[in-house]
Amino acid sequence: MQTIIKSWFKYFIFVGLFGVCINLIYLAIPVYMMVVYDRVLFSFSRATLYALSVGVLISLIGMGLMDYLRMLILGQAGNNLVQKMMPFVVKSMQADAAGTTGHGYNRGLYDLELLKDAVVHGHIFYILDLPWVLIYLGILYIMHPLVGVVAIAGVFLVALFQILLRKLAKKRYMVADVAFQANADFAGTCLKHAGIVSGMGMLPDVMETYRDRYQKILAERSGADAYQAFAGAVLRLLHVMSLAAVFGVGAFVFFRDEITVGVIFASVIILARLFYPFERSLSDMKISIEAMAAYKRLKQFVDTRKQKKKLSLPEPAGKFDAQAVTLALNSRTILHNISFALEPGETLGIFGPSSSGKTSLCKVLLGIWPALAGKVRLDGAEIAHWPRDEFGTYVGYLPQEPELFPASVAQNISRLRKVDSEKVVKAAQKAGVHQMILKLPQGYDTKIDRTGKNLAAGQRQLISMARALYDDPKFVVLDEPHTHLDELGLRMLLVALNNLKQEKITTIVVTDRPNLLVNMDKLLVIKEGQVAMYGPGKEVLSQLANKQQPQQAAGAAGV
Ligand SMILES: Nc1ncnc2c1ncn2[C@@H]1O[C@H](COP(=O)(O)OP(=O)(O)OP(=O)(O)O)[C@@H](O)[C@H]1O
Repeated sequence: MQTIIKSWFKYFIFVGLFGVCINLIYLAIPVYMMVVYDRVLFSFSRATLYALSVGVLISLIGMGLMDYLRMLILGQAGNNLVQKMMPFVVKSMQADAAGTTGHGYNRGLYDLELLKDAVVHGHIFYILDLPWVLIYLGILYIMHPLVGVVAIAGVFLVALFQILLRKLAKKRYMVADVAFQANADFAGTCLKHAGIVSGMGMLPDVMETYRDRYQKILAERSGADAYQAFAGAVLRLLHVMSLAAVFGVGAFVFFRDEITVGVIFASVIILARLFYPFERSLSDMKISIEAMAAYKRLKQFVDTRKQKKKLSLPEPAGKFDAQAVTLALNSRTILHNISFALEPGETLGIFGPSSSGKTSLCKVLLGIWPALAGKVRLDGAEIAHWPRDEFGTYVGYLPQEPELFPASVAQNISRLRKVDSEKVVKAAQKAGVHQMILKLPQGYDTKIDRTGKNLAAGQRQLISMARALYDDPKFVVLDEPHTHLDELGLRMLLVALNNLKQEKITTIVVTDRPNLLVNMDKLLVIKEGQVAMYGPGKEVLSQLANKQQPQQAAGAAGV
């Protein structure tokens, strides 16, 4: 993150230089005041007055132009920031969501937008104007020490109040922000489960929860707004008081013949500019606090290190093995020493009681979750050594909950890559779902809506199956592919599994369906994260049958 900010420093320098020019040009106004009120008025030279006025007008137009250019540069800086950061943000959010210990950081893109807006609209660039406060104070002091002291006192009090109140407001804005995010997540979950909410009449309670939480957010925000309003009132009061004091002190030293009228007017003009960064910082208080918090979150969660490109490996044949795989989640060991080996084209059926670790094992086998110990290899190469994207193209995965993306059926099957019709149809045929897709309202062009609910769960599962088989993967993992299927769906699944076998694609299927398990080359039974049985399919099934017979006999005898 810091490296990106550093590479972005050139914009900072340009904006700073424009700031210097703008502030220097601004000094033309006090100079104009001094010359007009101390000289021109007494010389009665209209020509000089016109010339000076035109000169100062041109300078001010130049200043406006520079301000405009400064905003254009800021716009470019913001776009550049987004372009550079976006891939890292998306990658980190995905990694966080897929990982075992996700932080639930789902607002990366929103944070990036916040930061960009703060840059583009110059919200944080008043900081660059702050050094000018010291320069202006110095100029005022040179004009007359007493005027300088009045200005220093005014600025000191304004700065003190602002720092203090900003600190208090920040605390409350941050509490409100965290609560707002939690509430937005809650609302999102309620929308996702809208059927449960309306089906069981939970809406009033959902509303109540939402309203309660929102009241607390509003209380925090109102508190922060009150601090901001108070800081604003103090600023305006001190600003006016400083102006009046400069006029008063100016008149006092004028009597002592130590200052001219022109210098008094010039001092007042400079004093007005002196308060500008404080006014900006106050009006931008909320957005700058939020942008700073967004920056901190991005720094914490987004990994901007360039990954060393891994060496490409030859296309695998599909030999797959797991050796003493152990997995821990939240310091709890979920899988213990799981081992098996598959030759290219072999099929493995995994089954076991609920929560025994089958889905977790699938995730480790696919490299989604890293194993605590042990090795998982595809064609002899550890999966961690494969370039991730390349590995993905050789792999097919049907997760337990088959989620589709809001895109067409064809785009979903082609894994959101550019649609290759031939490959899409081939994958659908392999999965045995081509005919089912043709019967959809727009066939392969049918759009999946945001929730994916315009298709039945079984249809989603079958389309996910076609996605897993897209582009001839060498190794396929199917996690409970039968869950949402009816009799017809199950027949399609059997066709798909048969096709995989014919094409010698190494396949792992998590299932408890005997008609699916019976054709597997090997079977692995997991209990409490450990291998309970493993071996050729027929052997494991007959061992199981032998074990169950005495139990059934005992059961029948009422033992
Ligand atoms: N992200 C996670 N963080 C912490 N623990 C988890 C996580 N995912 C799963 N677990 C735990 O790991 C254990 C195994 O879960 P897993 O989903 O792998 O079992 P399973 O055999 O696939 O279950 P089922 O057949 O019900 O789908 C469970 O105790 C579960 O609570």
